[in-house]
Amino acid sequence: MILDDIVRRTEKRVALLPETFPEPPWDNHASLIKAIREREGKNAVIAEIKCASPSRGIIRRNVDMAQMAGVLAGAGCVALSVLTEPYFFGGTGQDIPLVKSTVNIPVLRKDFIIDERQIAESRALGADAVLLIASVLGKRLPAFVDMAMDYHLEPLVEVHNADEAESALGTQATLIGINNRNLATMTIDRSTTRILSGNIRGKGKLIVSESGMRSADDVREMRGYCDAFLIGSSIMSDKQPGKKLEEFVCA
Ligand SMILES: O=C(O)c1ccccc1NCC(=O)[C@H](O)[C@H](O)COP(=O)(O)O
Repeated sequence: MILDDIVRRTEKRVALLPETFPEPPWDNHASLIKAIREREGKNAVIAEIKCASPSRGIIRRNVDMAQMAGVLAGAGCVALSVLTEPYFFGGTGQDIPLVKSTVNIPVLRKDFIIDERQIAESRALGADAVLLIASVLGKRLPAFVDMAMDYHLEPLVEVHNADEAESALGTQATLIGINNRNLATMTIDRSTTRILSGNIRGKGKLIVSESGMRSADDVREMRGYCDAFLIGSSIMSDKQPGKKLEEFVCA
């Protein structure tokens, strides 16, 4: 299964991490929670800078991260998601400080976090938020949520089924991402957000619908079930990523 391969690769990366990290070189934390809550009139879109993926292979070649970050921020996303996984998604941790120094909207570090040191590393790189995947962390999820918050990082807890949603609700995380992509089969089903959001709504959480938004119609169809969208492939594969993002933001 691809997720197992990704986790195995991640374990090798983590083994090379140092035990401690310095504080980030700046103090310009931006809150993803606040950015979503304060979005008015337009759709809250977290635009993902995603150069490659297991399901699509290469999505966009020769991406200038700083330039892309500027284009997407200018097109009105509430935040940027930066995929830092190197082997399957073509990212690197160093993309975080690069993007963070270009824009003043929140930056989410999107990776496969399995070890406390990756949280400390995320903070040192200057991320504002981190993705924590419920199916990857299992019983360790609440501890990782607390750890992220101790490092002043906002955790976005990703779920794909009712049990994972229940676990996420039992943590301190405010942001719950419902992934429409089944990470075991890579299939996308947007009804995942529709089905799971019912049990999450009204409990003080913000719901982010992740994956599989292709058009303004998709966003219009789904926005009653979530507070924000995480969109990568369809923005990054478009000839004009800024224009494509505007379609989602203004849908
Ligand atoms: O995108 C993949 O192929 C993938 C494969 C295995 C694990 C995770 C994967 N994607 C991570 C994501 O959650 C998406 O990058 C994100 O939600 C954006 O999705 P999309 O708009 O469909 O690119």
